[in-house]
Amino acid sequence: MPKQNPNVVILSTEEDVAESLALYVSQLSAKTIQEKGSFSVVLSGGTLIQTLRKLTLSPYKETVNWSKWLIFWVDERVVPLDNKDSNYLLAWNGFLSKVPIPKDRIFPINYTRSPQAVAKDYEARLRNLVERKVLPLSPTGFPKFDLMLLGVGPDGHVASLFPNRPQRYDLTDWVTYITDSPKLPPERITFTFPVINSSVNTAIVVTDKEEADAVAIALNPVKILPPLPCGEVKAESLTWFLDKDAASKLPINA
Ligand SMILES: O=C1O[C@H](COP(=O)(O)O)[C@@H](O)[C@H](O)[C@H]1O
Repeated sequence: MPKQNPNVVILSTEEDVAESLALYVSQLSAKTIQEKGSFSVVLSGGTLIQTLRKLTLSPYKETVNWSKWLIFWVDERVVPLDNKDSNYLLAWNGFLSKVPIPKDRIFPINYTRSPQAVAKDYEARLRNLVERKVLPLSPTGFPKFDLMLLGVGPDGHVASLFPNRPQRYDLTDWVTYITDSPKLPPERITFTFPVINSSVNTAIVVTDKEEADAVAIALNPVKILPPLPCGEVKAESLTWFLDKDAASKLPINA
């Protein structure tokens, strides 16, 4: 059941956020693997990957049970996996190549030229994992991941769900596509909100002044309409990790 109020962790520097995030993820990994034997993690692109760097170092590199992790992407650019804009390539270079997660437990997109085909294929693969009981289903019929790691753009987007695009209102698909993303590259696939909001745990990680307005709007109990996508994220346990730049427009810091 999604909780109403998120936990908000505000730390001085990006370095402190990276430390705190590594501890949070490693503890969640240990707890989840003990309870259910695996740990499904959904990655974003962007600055998040750099902020995950401490997990690839001691003590986490040696102590985390990487063999039980499953890796997915909340959004991906429709480009070949070796293209500089690929979220997979970003994650591979900055994180996945440095820890021993088995290759067959990492689920990047199957690239084809058509964003619609890529989205359909990714959703079909998720459905197959649900059928094989690798991923559980939420009571509302969407796959339930153990941890979703999200970033936020200056316009308040999460995943590739943007303020002025209809994909953010899709309540039916698991994975959809966009061909006119306001942030380049224009062709992307993205999890929809029902999937994002079925997650057990979600961390929204923001470490930049550029996103301070979006953070303040999303965390303001007085809601503007329509809300920013980042303000629509829910989870059984939702935690915002902010450095002081990202938190600089919150009322408490004003
Ligand atoms: O385009 C994207 O942007 C968001 C935010 O990125 P950031 O660099 O501002 O952290 C990212 O979360 C998403 O995965 C990516 O495709």
